[in-house]
Amino acid sequence: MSTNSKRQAAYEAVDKHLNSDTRIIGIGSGSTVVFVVERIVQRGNFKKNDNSGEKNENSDQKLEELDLNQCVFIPTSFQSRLLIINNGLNLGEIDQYHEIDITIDGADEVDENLNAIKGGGACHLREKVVAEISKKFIIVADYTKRSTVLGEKWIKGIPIEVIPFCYTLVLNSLKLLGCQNFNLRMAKNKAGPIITDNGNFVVDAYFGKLDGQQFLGDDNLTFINSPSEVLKRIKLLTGVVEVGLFVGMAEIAYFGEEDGCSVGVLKK
Ligand SMILES: O=C[C@H](O)[C@H](O)[C@H](O)COP(=O)(O)O
Repeated sequence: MSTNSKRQAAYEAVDKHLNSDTRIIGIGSGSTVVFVVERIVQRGNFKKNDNSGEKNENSDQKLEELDLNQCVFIPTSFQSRLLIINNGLNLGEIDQYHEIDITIDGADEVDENLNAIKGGGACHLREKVVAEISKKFIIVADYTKRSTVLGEKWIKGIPIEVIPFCYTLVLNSLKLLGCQNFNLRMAKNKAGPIITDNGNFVVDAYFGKLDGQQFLGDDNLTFINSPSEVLKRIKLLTGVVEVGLFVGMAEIAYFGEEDGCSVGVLKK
């Protein structure tokens, strides 16, 4: 994983999809999205110093200037809210808009059908709300996130946001679904579980590779472990608020390659 790979993917997405007509922009969460905002500011009509020290591959291209005073940026987390504010961009709130022009976000793993696992940073609830009302939902990531089937690379488990007092119920229900490997996500530098921006807990549940094979539950009932089926099963559990499986939502993904210069594209 490299910073340059993330930066290249982010720059490519901004350069390909943001133009002078783009107005309402969703800003995802995580380390890759930092470069999305960096590029937006570079292309904007108010200039901040670019401290990246990196030469951008696209810097010679003639790109339309973005009129940032006319744009509103919708955050998907406290982190992305700060990113928007600290870069002097106009902050909007999710509930002010019923439609967003475009959202660019990171991912923890993306399969060949553009399904994604998200929530490594516990932001997947707001990320999903913003993605769902976006006309275009675009993923940016480095090459390590690209896989054939979900669960091949991200083996920490599918992030599940749960209501705090329901977490033991959810853990038991996951066991009944046949999941053998699940954990309440614990905080670092704080005793106890992590608390999401929405005041909830996160459980990470690994269902193996989501390759469409039969999955046997503890109750001897089987189901097909495709991303959509696993999403439905988990979402139906009492106490679950949102699942970090984004099925059929992204229309294109940019992956910064290992060389730190080239960018792979996956689209529908
Ligand atoms: O909850 C966090 C988000 O889903 C992130 O977009 C995801 O974890 C990817 O983050 P990063 O760009 O740091 O790999």
